[in-house]
Amino acid sequence: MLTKQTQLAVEKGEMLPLMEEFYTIQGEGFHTGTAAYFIRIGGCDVGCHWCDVKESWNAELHPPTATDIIVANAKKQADTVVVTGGEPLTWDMTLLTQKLKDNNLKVHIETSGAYPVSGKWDWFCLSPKKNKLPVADAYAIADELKVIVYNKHDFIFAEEQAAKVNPNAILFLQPEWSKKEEMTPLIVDYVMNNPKWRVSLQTHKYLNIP
Ligand SMILES: C[S@@+](CC[C@H](N)C(=O)[O-])C[C@H]1O[C@@H](n2cnc3c(N)ncnc32)[C@H](O)[C@@H]1O
Ligand SMILES: Nc1nc2[nH]cc(C(=O)O)c2c(=O)[nH]1
Ligand code: SF4
Ligand SMILES: [Mg+2]
Repeated sequence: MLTKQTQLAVEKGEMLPLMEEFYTIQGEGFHTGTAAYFIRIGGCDVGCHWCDVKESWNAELHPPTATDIIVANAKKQADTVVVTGGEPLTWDMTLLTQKLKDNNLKVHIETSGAYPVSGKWDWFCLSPKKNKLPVADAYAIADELKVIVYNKHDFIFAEEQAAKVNPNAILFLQPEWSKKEEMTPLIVDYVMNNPKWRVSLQTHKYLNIP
């Protein structure tokens, strides 16, 4: 059980349930191949059955950590930070993003967009999920739309989401990891027939890096 004081600090975003932080190469989407410091915040109740970080879901397993400490670690390492989870927008991201920016870091997010948008983002990667659709603000500010393809119906879902996102968002289809042998060829065909889309692969998994 958290003390009342810690609970309050988490509510204000002064502390966040930190699962892990690591310096690596962004493996997915528009910034693939570029160095970035990842901050993985615990807590998610979107419930994707194929989620590759289910250990992140229960926030209580991840220690509330002062945003000041998270920022101090990040600035030693990199000039770009990717905030992910879990679902980072479960929490108030205002303070974390403000402090990262005060330290001249570029701040990116990986999000399902299922919860209200907080924080200021230099790059907003929206990866919508069928079981909890994004809020309107998330569609409006997305720089990139990254739809995970687990089965053929996901191409229809992808087009529905593309119709809702702002017209400047860059569109990606990414194979769900366990279905990649089956889905990647379909994605390749789809992108050649519908060139407004691009292919995104989880390249960090091929590189055996975090
Ligand atoms: C683990 S999620 C965390 C951030 C946020 N909850 C979200 O879903 O966007 C990070 C990224 O990995 C993607 N992802 C999760 N599991 C995956 C899987 N099995 N195969 C491919 N992409 C996956 C998500 O769609 C998201 O773009
Ligand atoms: N290298 C690397 N790139 C990533 N891009 C998005 C990730 C995520 O889990 O949010 C991720 C990740 O876990 N590792
Ligand atoms: S929203 Fe993201 S973290 Fe949550 S279950 Fe889905 S893929 Fe996993
Ligand atoms: Mg990942």
